[in-house]
Amino acid sequence: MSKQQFQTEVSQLLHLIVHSLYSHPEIFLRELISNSSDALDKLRHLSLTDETYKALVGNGIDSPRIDLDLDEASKTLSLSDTGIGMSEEDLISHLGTIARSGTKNFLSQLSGDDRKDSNLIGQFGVGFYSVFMVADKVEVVSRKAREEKTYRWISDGKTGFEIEEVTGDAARKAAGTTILIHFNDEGAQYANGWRLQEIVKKYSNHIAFPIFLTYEKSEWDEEKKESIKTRTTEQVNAASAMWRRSKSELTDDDYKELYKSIAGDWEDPLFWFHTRAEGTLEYTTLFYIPAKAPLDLYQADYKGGVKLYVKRVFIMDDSRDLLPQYLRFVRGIIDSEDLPLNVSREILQQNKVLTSIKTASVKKILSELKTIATNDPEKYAKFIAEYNRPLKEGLYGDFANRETLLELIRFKSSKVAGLTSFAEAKDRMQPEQKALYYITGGTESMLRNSPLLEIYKKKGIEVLILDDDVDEIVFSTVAKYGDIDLKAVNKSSTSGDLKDEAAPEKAEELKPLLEKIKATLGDAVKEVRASSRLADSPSVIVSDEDEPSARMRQMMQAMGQTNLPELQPTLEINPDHEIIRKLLSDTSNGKVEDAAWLLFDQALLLEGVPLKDPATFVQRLNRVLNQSI
Ligand SMILES: Nc1ncnc2c1ncn2[C@@H]1O[C@H](COP(=O)(O)OP(=O)(O)OP(=O)(O)O)[C@@H](O)[C@H]1O
Repeated sequence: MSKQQFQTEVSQLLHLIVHSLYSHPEIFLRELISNSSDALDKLRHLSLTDETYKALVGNGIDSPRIDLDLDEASKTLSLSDTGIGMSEEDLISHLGTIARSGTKNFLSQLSGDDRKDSNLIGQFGVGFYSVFMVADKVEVVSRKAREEKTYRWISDGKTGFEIEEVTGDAARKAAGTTILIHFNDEGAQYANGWRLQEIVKKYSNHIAFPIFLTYEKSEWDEEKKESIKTRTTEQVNAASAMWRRSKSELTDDDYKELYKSIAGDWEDPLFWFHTRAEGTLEYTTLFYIPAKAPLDLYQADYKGGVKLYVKRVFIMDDSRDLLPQYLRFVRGIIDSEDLPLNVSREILQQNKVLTSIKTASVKKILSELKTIATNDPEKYAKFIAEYNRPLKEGLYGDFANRETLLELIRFKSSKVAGLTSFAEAKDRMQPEQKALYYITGGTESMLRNSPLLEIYKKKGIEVLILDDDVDEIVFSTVAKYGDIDLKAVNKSSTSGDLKDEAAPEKAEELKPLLEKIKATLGDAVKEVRASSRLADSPSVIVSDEDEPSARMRQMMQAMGQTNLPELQPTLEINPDHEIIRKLLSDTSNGKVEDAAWLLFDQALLLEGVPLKDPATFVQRLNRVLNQSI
């Protein structure tokens, strides 16, 4: 028998599960049943697509089921499935290490506060290890499909596990897994037939496979006037594909229960959309929006949660082909009547039936969201707090639904508190306002205080504050909302909208000073020109239409892009500012040089660009300060 230590992360997770989740220990059963259900799904699918698995039919594949066997006296419960099973390597890697980066990410977010952490862990789904809340010893006996050997994995859930081959009568006759749980004091309450039935019905009623429970059933014997115990095996769950029933037969609790069992979440979903399509294509979809965005939503290896079924048979659960990437937070089920059962992943990508289902599903999800936004703004706000950003990602991927997405996304604004929509901003437009304006490229407070907003504030024009790091990339590809132009205020061309009548004269007047400033700054700037967009600040930098903003460049650099050309912004000068008026009155004096650099450096600082030479900046500032005192 070989003894192995748990990976450090496993020990950490185990400790946490046992100490933070004590308020819901019963979920261990849901987790184990859902693992068995996944294992049955996997084997069933392989047996439909792969000849070598087909040969196994008769070994339990054709009658998939999950069996619970309770021994009240010894306080043990066994849970068996006829699923895909695990090899020796599988047992070591699946039940001894944590492979998913989502789990590691989750562990790194823990705060040490039990209450908060148990909320986090609830969103995450704890899986197999949750059994150690109720057990002081767990034995997993498993044989992988198409393999001969059976292995037993034993652990007390503390430091490590032991693994050995089992032979003779103890070896499994067919593929599958049996988990033998030795209940601890906390778990002793589950060594009870009624209690187990109650938990299965509560969490796993709609699992697609039948769950049987064998236990000592007590029945009242009228003749003997006593309760008689008989060992009985009964099916405990409904095992119906709930999503195939009509909406009118289902209660909210049915929907919530199915969600929790497929998504491994404790919290109720925010909302769900259940649709049955009949006609050229026949299919059912049931989509859920989780109350909280999954913690690993932005990780490259994030796995979506939509399962594909064909005629109630599970096919796969990687949503990359089922819904577009930006809707990866949606959980649920697509069940089609028209796809072949042995459809492979490669075929799916170009399958017309699936493409139509996918297109219709996206439209359905987005239109349902739009309805909620209109009818229940409070609920919609909860949705937006979690999913505004993925919707924005949709803007540059999903052109077909761009119009709807533009209605769904929300923004901060220079004019109203909270979040607002393009439609609302459009309603607030001033009569002379030529476009809808926004500012990107910084934190909320940087953007709100940007000199670029001064003139808009003065004119009472609203500017949307887009402070999400994806905003600049996303919105640079969106030119219009309906027939209204969308414009970034930090792009050089936008100031054309704000031209004041006196601008040409002012520019003319400023010319000698501008030339002097440009001569001083040299190649550090592309151009120096008079601004019509400043009110209180003397200077600002802007970038050309097709250039990334200063902040965007920083992000690109941080992401490892090294071949970016030097930043060469355009410096705009406020012709009406007192400092500029004073400089104008005497361009010959030596102050212009210091002033030129200070005007440029302060504009960079306000854009969040670090100065290349802070020491010279400070010397210059002190020199000017000294002269003014
Ligand atoms: N009954 C089983 N049959 C076959 N494989 C299993 C079984 N139970 C667990 N496994 C394997 O062990 C892995 C780890 O299970 P665990 O429950 O910890 O996480 P998970 O199911 O992958 O994710 P989560 O439960 O967090 O959604 C599974 O992915 C699966 O490969």
